[in-house]
Amino acid sequence: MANVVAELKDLHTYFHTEEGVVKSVNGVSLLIHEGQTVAIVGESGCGKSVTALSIMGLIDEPAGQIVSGEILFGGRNLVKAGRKELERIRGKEIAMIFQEPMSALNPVLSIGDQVSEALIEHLHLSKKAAWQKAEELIALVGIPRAKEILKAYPHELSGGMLQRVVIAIAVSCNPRLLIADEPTTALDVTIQAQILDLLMEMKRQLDMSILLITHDLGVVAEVADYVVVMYGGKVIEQASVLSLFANPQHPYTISLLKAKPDLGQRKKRLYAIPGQVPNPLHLGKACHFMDRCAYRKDICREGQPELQEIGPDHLAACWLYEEEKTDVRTARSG
Ligand SMILES: Nc1ncnc2c1ncn2[C@@H]1O[C@H](COP(=O)(O)OP(=O)(O)OP(=O)(O)O)[C@@H](O)[C@H]1O
Repeated sequence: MANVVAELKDLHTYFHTEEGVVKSVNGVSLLIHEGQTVAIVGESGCGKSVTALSIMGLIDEPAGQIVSGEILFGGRNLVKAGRKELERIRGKEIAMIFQEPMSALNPVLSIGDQVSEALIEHLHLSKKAAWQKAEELIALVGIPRAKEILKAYPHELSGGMLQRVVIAIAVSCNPRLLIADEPTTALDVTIQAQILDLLMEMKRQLDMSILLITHDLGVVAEVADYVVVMYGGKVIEQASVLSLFANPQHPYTISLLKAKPDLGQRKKRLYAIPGQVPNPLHLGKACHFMDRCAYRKDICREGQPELQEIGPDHLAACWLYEEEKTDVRTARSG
């Protein structure tokens, strides 16, 4: 097994609001290995982005806070790192790309100035050397006429081109981990596949790991090695992409897969998971998926089931499997 690049251990990130405490990330543990693409999936509001922002040290303080847990990266616990150290790591060792390329770019700075910025700051290149490197990077991400593009401003480029620029900036310092939060969602469908291909090509060429955040299981099937399914701020299932798609275990994952549109298959109506994601302001004692679950039983009211191994490197947190464990124990003692 390849080396671990990043590890989250029981991460809790909360926001203190006037309405109360929003438990956005409520005990997330995960591993990202070298060269691996790990996808975090789940519906809107289940804590995917807040997990990513926690790793980047970009949680809005003081309202938002990592209240407990560890983020281990390069031998350090980033939860304990100071602002200066996080600034050094961000953009250099860990880079992030967002859904909206326009919001990641400064409208009044040229593309060249923006691509060279991290090179000057983190690699201490001169402005001239940074512009030269920026030209190479623009060509690397597949934008023709790189020299001209460096002089252009964001409003002169299409969404797909802008996302390529953002990727060029993200990979400019050769990060070990690239976090991509819904990197294709805001783009035209015809461009989405190209941007995903580019990300995978960059990963291969630059030997990075990728943490991909998406609600699109089609994207996951295409690019991920390992999948982490989140629900209500927790990981409810995790497995290799093959195992997860072939053998989903948690009722929520099964519903997500059922709700996935299949290309080429004409369904009259797409299946939608009934009910709504739990409100992280009011997370009760019962399993957070209980109200929407076709398999619910009385025991689901009793609390949150723990993640447990249900196959080789395949974990799920569901009372269905906790009960099996109990049955085995009862059988043994009897
Ligand atoms: N700054 C904030 N203040 C208060 N609550 C927040 C804040 N940021 C996120 N939340 C809440 O935390 C929960 C998780 O949000 P998060 O953005 O991580 O979800 P997500 O799974 O990434 O969904 P999406 O795909 O819509 O971004 C949501 O209920 C959200 O409203």
